[in-house]
Amino acid sequence: MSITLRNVRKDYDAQTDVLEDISVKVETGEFFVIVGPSGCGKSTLLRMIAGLTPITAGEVSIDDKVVNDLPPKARKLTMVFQNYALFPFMSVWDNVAFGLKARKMDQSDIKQRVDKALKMVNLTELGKRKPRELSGGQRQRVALARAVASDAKICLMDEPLSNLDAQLRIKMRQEIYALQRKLGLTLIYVTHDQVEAMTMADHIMVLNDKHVQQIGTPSEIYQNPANDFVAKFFGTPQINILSAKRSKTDHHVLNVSSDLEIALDQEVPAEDVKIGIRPDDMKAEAADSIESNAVVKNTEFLGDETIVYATLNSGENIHVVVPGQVNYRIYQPIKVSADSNLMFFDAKGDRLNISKEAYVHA
Ligand SMILES: Nc1ncnc2c1ncn2[C@@H]1O[C@H](COP(=O)(O)OP(=O)(O)OP(=O)(O)O)[C@@H](O)[C@H]1O
Repeated sequence: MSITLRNVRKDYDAQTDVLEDISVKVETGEFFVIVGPSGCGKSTLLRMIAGLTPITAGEVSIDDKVVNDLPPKARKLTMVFQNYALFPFMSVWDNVAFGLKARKMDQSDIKQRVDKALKMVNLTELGKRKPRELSGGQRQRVALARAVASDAKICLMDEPLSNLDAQLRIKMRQEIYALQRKLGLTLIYVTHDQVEAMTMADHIMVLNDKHVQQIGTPSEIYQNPANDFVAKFFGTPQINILSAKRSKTDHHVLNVSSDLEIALDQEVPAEDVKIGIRPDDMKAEAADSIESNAVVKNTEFLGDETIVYATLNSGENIHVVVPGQVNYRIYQPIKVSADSNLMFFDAKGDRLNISKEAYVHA
């Protein structure tokens, strides 16, 4: 089942819009991830799709049928929340069966579905336990089993892994992904974790400042960010964004600082430009003070690579990922350079249409 939002808006009170003009189509069987910083309206959007929060304007459709006025139950979807929402005094089995009993489903049908769902999440042995007798990951799987048992074709998940430790998150991520594929669910998954978004999504929607910033596949979002916000949101360590000015004498040249100059074979379309360079697309090498254009501030050795934090002579901070281990001293002069994958943004942060082939050197 597909989900379509058309110009959806939400305000909780007359003065403040939380979301404006949200339009997107989530296709049947798609793993669709919504990401954005805290408070940008991710949960609000999910709750509007579920019917738990009314929309202020616009249209929500499921399989091309407008559902604005349908109550949550009639939308035939399931939700998995961050806090699992299990009933503490019920067994695992009864927790999974609860929604089906509420729908007055036939006893034997309920048994079959609950047993199958528990098997799918590897919890068959623990059906009699109470939620407090389970680990965090097991509780999370009960919540998942509930979604599986319901047989709904749409599942909405709101930060379902945020309470788990790093190792368990990775394992559960794989389990959710496998379940989604196996059941052909249309899954909308809210997270503020860029790694979760990158590893699981067919498509990602980036939300910020009330608006959709970009919708695309993980590689589109990473390689072709629509603006500097999206560029900064994905990638660790974060992309470098440097301010540059178009040369007054030659409109094909951008000056990042007196030492870093980029020549383009097309005219720079704006006077003030921001340049995005991912830290692993840069090079850093030791240099004497005449050749150098930066000094080292700090280094972090991560095992297979080192992050070099430096300050350009122009005063801007920059970080560069270099392979292996380097032993730079603090204040050591270095020469940093970049010759591939530069991204250009205007002063507002919107991507400028300058092709990757256009620049000659940096
Ligand atoms: N019931 C409500 N009444 C008034 N304002 C609300 C209500 N629920 C949420 N908000 C506000 O709407 C904005 C969006 O909240 P929402 O919970 O959707 O954000 P989020 O992106 O899910 O955040 P987080 O990642 O921190 O969970 C916030 O500024 C929040 O304070």
